[in-house]
Amino acid sequence: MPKRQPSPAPELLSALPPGIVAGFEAAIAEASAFIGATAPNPPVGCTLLDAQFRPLVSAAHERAGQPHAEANALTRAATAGLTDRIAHVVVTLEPCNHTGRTPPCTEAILASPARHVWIGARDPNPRVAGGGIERLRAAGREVHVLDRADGADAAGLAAACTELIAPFVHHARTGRPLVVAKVALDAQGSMIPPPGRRTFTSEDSLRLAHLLRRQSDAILTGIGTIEADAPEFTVRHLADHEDRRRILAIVSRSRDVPPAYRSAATARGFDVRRFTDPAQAIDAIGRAGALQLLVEAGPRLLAALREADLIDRLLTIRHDPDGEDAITFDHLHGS
Ligand SMILES: NC(=O)C1=CN([C@@H]2O[C@H](COP(=O)(O)OP(=O)(O)OC[C@H]3O[C@@H](n4cnc5c(N)ncnc54)[C@H](OP(=O)(O)O)[C@@H]3O)[C@@H](O)[C@H]2O)C=CC1
Ligand SMILES: Nc1c(N[C@@H]2O[C@H](COP(=O)(O)O)[C@@H](O)[C@H]2O)[nH]c(=O)[nH]c1=O
Ligand SMILES: [Zn+2]
Repeated sequence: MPKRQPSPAPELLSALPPGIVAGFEAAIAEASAFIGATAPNPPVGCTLLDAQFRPLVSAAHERAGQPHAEANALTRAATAGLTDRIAHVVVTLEPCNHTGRTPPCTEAILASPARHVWIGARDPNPRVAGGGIERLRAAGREVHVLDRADGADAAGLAAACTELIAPFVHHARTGRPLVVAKVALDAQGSMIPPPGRRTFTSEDSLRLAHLLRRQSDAILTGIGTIEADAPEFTVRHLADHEDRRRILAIVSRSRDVPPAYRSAATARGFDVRRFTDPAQAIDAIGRAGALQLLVEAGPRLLAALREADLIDRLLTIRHDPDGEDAITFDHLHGS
């Protein structure tokens, strides 16, 4: 009997090439910069590598109607004279195989010298669902969809790529935006700021809150918060996307939005809408194509939303005047 060779550990057998891991990390970083800018499309990133797994270019999908990440990366490579060196396409989402606002990315990839396509997450869009992968395989390209079986790196990257499209997947399934509520609590557990203030959390916490605003397509609040604070709801503690307009939905059964507040908020880039029912507000925001809705409401509307089970994710910031604020992020629904 031939002597059995010792078999390597399974994770070594299937581990991703380090260049592919780095390619995914760059693609995820590119896509992350455009979270909140692409609705109703998801954010997507793409890296092109040469045959030795060296990075050539990375790019993202920046806005609906503009080129997809793969097309942007291929154009960037062409501009830099790198097209002939392309061997691997690394992309956070399955390439599209249909003509939507832009031509199919599968055809753009097939027109390039790439032989290998590495995909972070499958597209749940019924017009794509598996079609992009099939088209590329049918044309003889080697397509690799990240899988837990590829080892710990791949599992982490797949999770990050899936998280990038979480609001898009939620919207595709329900027609509603992913509802993320942010709650700031002081050391006594109260949401009410001290007199003369609108916020009380730390600079780091405010940056996180403004990052959530940047990543959201709409904000939902109650008339009580408008009357108490006249909040700006702008992204100021970090840079916002260029020329970004968002829906500002204000819920009240009894009061109109004060005209001066409405016109100032419109001038700040908001499409101000009043609703008498929070569930109807969420549905209307979904119909407008918003993928993520940030709730920045006071205790009364927040309680109503929780009671009606309308919150998907809850960010709680507990202010600590003597140290770092404590942050928790709970997924109340889904993954
Ligand atoms: N710490 C934090 O994270 C935050 C704190 N705040 C603070 O909260 C305070 C304001 O609190 P609050 O008055 O509770 O503000 P809200 O933003 O919760 O607004 C309350 C109003 O929302 C409307 N509303 C609530 N539930 C419903 C429902 N089910 N259907 C329709 N309308 C509804 C009601 O208007 P109507 O009566 O007309 O129906 C209600 O009076 C401010 O001091 C502000 O600074 C605000 C946001 C975040
Ligand atoms: N108090 C509180 C928050 N509250 C929310 O922020 C609004 C003020 O936003 P702006 O006018 O843009 O500065 C306020 O009306 C309420 O909606 N947010 C936080 O991150 N931390 C805080 O301590
Ligand atoms: Zn595409």
